Amino acid sequence: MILLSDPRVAEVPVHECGEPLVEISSVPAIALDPRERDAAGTYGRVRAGALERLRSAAGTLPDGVGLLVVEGHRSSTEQARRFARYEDRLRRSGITDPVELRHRASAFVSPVEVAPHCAGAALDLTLVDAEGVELDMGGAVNGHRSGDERSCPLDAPGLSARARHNRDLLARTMSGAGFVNYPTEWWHWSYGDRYWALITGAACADYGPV
Ligand SMILES: C[C@@H](N)C(=O)N[C@H](C)C(=O)O
Repeated sequence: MILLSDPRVAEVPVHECGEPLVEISSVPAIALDPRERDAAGTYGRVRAGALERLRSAAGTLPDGVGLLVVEGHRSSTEQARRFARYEDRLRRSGITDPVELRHRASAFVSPVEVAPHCAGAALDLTLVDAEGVELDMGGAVNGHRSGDERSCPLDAPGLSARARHNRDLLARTMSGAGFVNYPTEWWHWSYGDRYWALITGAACADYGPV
């Protein structure tokens, strides 16, 4: 498994294409959840090309199932704050080696310089039914925050058949539209950033930090 702290991610060149960040709410078929809302509304935006792919992904879901986005773009300041906070949490649990700290932290928060959310390329999202109720995914979005790290990997063992079915549906839907998953987090998908380029074999990333 390649983590975001892997030096190969930072080595991927970025040929910034200049696409704007656009409002996810401009696509009525995609729901936006306010739990990560920030004052500037950054969380509700993503690159135009990524939103187009998300729109097409939503169109392939079975009737009565939709996408619920929890977070899109994130500022570099906020990313750095979250990374430092998570490293602190790990430090308090007894990890002191800086290399180990960075490696372990990057399982759940990206180092700022390669962060897919800061490039407007990443979406934290889940599936909902026709009433907007979240489907059983076998664990919450950002479940690591409440200490449930076991259920976070896309391929976490021990899920119920229903949760496995729902994760597989999300994975087929997002992969089919060109996104790649961060394997430690079933809810995190990105398109066009450095991690995406490394995993897909693209020569460069289209989106750098914005
Ligand atoms: C913490 C989670 N919501 C998240 O965004 N994780 C990835 C790895 C990130 O920080 O880019």
